[in-house]
Amino acid sequence: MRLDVLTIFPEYLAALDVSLVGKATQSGLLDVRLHDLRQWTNDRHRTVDDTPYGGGAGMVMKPEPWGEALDAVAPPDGPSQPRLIVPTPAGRPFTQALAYELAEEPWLAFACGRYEGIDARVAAYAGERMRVDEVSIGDYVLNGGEVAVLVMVEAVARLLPGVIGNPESLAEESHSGDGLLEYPVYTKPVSWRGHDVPEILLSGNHGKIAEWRHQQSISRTAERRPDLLAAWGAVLAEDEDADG
Ligand SMILES: COc1cc(COC(=O)c2cn[nH]c2)cc(-c2cccnc2)c1
Repeated sequence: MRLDVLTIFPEYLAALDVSLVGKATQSGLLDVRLHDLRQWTNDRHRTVDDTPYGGGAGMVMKPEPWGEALDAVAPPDGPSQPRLIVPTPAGRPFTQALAYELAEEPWLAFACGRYEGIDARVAAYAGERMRVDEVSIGDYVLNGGEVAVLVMVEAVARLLPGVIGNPESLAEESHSGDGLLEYPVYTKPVSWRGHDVPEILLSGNHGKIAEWRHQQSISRTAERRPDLLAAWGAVLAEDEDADG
């Protein structure tokens, strides 16, 4: 997979060279290219922002540098186009399902917005030749899209075959298995500062352990994410109807 990141703070993305993503890059599974948007400015101050039409606080990222950057990174007459991801509070939710979908893409490009955002015509222009997704990693406001890109790239890269050591561990994760939150995990020592590992996990009875873990997932989900449980309940009801 080729990954391009367009940003005015390329150094923010240095973290991509560490750990999982770093290994994937070294092994050739990932081809990560960072681009400083200011490379495509033409004035002495390398300006990337200006005041918003219609008034309002803050500044907006100018369209011209973005248009030239996109044309340089993904030439309009090129053999293929990337899928462009724009992290923004106004985006569709980034979910494990979307991470799996993005992991199938041969080429992703991420546009890191700063200030109050990017002139809306940039997404419209890019949309003339590539798929554009405005995506939110959560309901809060960051100063820029860079950390959101780090989140999304890690979530996607670890799904690529060969990137994560133990593929089985992917199946049991929260948000990727049965739609419930993951159960609590324990390791040695069996007793630690007055806290003991639940007996059932020491029993060797794998059926009962699986049942206990499932119950833990359900109670955790009910307590922390009732929204997921509602969705899960609906799926269960559907299955029961289907089973008659
Ligand atoms: C592209 O347009 C953007 C991008 C970002 C950075 O991303 C996030 O904050 C984010 C991504 N998932 N969840 C939050 C922030 C703003 C922004 C800033 C201040 C006021 N209003 C909007 C605009």
